[in-house]
Amino acid sequence: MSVSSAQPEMTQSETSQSEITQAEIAAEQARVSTLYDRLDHLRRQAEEQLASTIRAATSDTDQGVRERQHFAERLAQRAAALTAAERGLVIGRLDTDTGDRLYLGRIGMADDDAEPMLIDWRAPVAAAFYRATPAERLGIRRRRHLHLRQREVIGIDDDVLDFTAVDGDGQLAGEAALLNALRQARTGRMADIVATIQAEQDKIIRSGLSGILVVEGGPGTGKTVVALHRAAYLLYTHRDRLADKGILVIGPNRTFLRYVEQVLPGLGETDVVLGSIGDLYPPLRTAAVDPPATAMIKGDPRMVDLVAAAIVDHQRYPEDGLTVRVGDEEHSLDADFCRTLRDRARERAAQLQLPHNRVRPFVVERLLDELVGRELDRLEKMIDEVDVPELIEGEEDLDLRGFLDPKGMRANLAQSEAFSRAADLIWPELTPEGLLTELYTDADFRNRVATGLTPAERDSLTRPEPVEEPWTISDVPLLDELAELLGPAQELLDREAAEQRRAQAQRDSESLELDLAAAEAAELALEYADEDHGEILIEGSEVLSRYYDEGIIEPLADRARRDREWAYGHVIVDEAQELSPMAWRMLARRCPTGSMTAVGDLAQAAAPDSPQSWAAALDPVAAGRWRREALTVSYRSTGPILEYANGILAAAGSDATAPRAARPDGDEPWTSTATDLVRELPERLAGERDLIGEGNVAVITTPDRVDDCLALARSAFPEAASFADEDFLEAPVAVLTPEQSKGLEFDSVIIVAPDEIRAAGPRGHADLYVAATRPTRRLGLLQLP
Ligand SMILES: Nc1ncnc2c1ncn2[C@@H]1O[C@H](COP(=O)(O)OP(=O)(O)OP(=O)(O)O)[C@@H](O)[C@H]1O
Repeated sequence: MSVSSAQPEMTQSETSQSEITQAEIAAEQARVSTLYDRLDHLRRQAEEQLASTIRAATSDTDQGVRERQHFAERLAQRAAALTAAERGLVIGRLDTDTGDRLYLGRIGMADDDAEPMLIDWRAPVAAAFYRATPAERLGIRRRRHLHLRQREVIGIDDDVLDFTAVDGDGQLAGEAALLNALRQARTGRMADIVATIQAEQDKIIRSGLSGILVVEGGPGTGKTVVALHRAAYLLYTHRDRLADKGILVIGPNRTFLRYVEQVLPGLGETDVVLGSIGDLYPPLRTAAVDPPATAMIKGDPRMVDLVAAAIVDHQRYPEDGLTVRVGDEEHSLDADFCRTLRDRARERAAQLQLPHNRVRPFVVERLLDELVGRELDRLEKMIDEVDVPELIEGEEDLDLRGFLDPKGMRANLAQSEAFSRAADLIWPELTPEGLLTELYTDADFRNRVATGLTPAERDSLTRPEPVEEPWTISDVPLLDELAELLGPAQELLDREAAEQRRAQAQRDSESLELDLAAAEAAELALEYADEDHGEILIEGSEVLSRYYDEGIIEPLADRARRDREWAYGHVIVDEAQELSPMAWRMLARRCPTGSMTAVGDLAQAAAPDSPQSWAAALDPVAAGRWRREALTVSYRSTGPILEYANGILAAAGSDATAPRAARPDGDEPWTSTATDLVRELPERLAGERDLIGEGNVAVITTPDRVDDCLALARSAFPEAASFADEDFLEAPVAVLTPEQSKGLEFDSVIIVAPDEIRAAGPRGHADLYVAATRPTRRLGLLQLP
């Protein structure tokens, strides 16, 4: 049974509102005010502690400085989390059978005697807030949602759970609060759902850390938002295991990542890197895509053998042997010698599991041994033949061997370009970029190494020259695979070592300046903290950036982002149905513990080679280590919209069905045939904007029609934006393709040329299904004659 206080925009429940008195709101206000006072106190304390830690970080040992920086970073995060908790600090209250009243919030707080005042939503006891139903009360008599506007209590929703006659089947927890949240106009940014998490979602959020958890569910079931809350939960519950490693969240593109980027900082969590597959080979960041047929081959598991073969192909030997000048003399090494050396190097690589470039020093040393040895033999022989007394009068005892300098000879030879070229003929230093370029541009090389591909498949790898942006998203897993097999090139290692020496020297000379900057930043932060007090709501991440901008603390996320080999504690993959087998392999390398959450919907998959099942996607990288959970209720779209979407699946003969709607009622989708799109689209857009009021409208159409539709939309709404525009997410009218609309949502959607979307390729119906499930309130189909 649900009871609501008098909020004009909320559903009126069947029970009389008068039961909730103003006195009760006043009592909650008193409690909430006390909790905000405590928040202010703790925040001030954290900022002061942080400021003094930073101030103290002078003239210490390296180890001491590092430890203090680490401590300062933790304190900065705590300050950020306390700041982020300002908005909607208290979520609600649980009244238990034993008479306790537990207040739940975005953050846990205790009083000076360590007595809990507010329980973090992620704490084990808070689970009952999300899971208790009248049928399964979990010791809870009443669940109360508190609605706050800034620090003021403006409403209360009560779920009375000990009302035994209520049937709990399909019960939505905190229904009034939930429906209120779902009816809100969209802002273009995903909001957190801490106050209204549903039981099936809570189970997923709190699922254990190990293995891969696959969360499947139809559009709008909360897969993305649940995955993000799971990240916050895991960082809270397994802080010891995740704190120094962080969590990687992979999304389909940058716009999507911008759409969700505020959720975790808003929950007080900053040790998270958001990126897409194109960002995982730093410093490269690419959003370029290949034609589908090429992307398919580049993502194919056969590429594993192909890239390995590309390396082996370079481990050659010159069939005529090789000749190298040492000093004044040329020495020849025959083919047998070269082949044996190459074979021994391969054996060494296999035995010691060394990447290719790490074996080059072995080859170089053996070549030097041989060449210097031969030259010494030659010189010694010459010395034996020379009659010294005859040569230099009075130096009868002189031994010319003493003038030989094998070390110097070796060093000179090692540095000579001719020697490097000779070593390259047997074991060249290779880079991932060089090797892939060769593969895409040299047909002979490709034919030698791509024996597992058909001629047409090989051709699809050809890259036209010259190229503006050489690397695509599908190249990134290949570059990464090659980087693993090759290891860093010596040149790169030397550069890195030099860089480190330079950085250390700079640190030493600048430490005084940094200390001064630190002290200033600390003072500044305290001043800000005073100003922010309650009134100005700032993001938690801003608190951190004050320190980061000064270079005093480097956030974990920044360190992780620029390190290709960073080992994350957990990886979350959104739109997981779109990942290629090669991309899965790369992600598995990023997460040695194998702890991942993959969320997706096979029915929404766009690629023709998308996996038929989760087993097909995951068994190759994690056989026996993945489990599955499902979400069944759509919180985005209304019943009539989902019914239309179901029709799309049924017409395509798909087994999948759209999820059940949390809001069964709503406007019926409209259909119209536009004989004059130039007139009709702007008119329809204006009509939708009037109907929805605050929110946003999207036009979704085929890639070919996007430009025309954008021009038409702009004729009525100059602020209309395309997917590439910076302000796309904030725009009141957006124009995009089904592919680009993945993961996003809008209050109203007009699909232009739905039949063309459906007819475009074997997965056209999936694109239409994605487009039709973007709206929260209204859907229109504008057919073209
Ligand atoms: N428990 C909840 N309370 C309030 N809002 C919710 C809840 N669960 C989901 N939502 C909202 O429903 C919408 C859809 O969620 P989300 O984008 O995570 O779904 P999805 O399953 O990832 O969808 P898609 O497959 O289409 O990308 C979001 O606006 C989200 O905030």
